[in-house]
Amino acid sequence: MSDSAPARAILTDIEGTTSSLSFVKDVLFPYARERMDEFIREHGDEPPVRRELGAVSELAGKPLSDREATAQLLEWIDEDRKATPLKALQGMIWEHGYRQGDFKGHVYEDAARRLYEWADAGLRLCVFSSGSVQAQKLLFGHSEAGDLTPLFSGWFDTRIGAKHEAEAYRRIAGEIGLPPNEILFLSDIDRELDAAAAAGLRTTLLNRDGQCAAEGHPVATNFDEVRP
Ligand SMILES: CSCCC(=O)C(=O)COP(=O)(O)O
Ligand SMILES: [Mg+2]
Repeated sequence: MSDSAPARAILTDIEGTTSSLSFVKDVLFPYARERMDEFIREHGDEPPVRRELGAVSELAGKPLSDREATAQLLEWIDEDRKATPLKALQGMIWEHGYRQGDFKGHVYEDAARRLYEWADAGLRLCVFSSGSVQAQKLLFGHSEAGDLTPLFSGWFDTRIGAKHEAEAYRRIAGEIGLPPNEILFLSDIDRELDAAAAAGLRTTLLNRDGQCAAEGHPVATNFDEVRP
């Protein structure tokens, strides 16, 4: 299949691609940061939370008390570390926010409209974000454009691998069940696009604010300019 042959699936990043950087950095991240300590004190004994706290200790390379784990998590938030247990815990905290109506998931108008059109045209739509699968479903399920979750048939987070490693994209192609060159990956980050291309996926850089640079990838400023 040449680069100009149509893709059969689209794999999309969230932050900076379907959704604004500012929604993630100025709304979601501070919301979880402010509530992390209280959340761990109130829910630290529940098995799903306990499991993630154990994973924090593992990543830190030593056993941590809940207090130390909280401090570690806050440090990772400040560094924007894509640590899998941090992402899982953030998702659990955001669930309260979405359910209480504290915020709705931001999705660009062009992204929501094109996702509907691509799904209608028979394209398979999947998400690959550093945010946990729970967080992905919450964002698209409580979006400003309504519940977009029925449009998607695959959800992938860092449990399948880091977004800057080609192996993650090979595994995703295997899970989707299509040859890599029939999958188009959309992202605003050049390292992610390079890794996807190394695994044989087609790529397009979303350069929404004109600030991104990624040599060797087609560029679109919004989803209307994406050519599946
Ligand atoms: C699923 S919404 C929260 C996104 C997030 O936590 C994050 O770190 C952004 O990751 P992305 O891979 O979507 O750029
Ligand atoms: Mg991104």
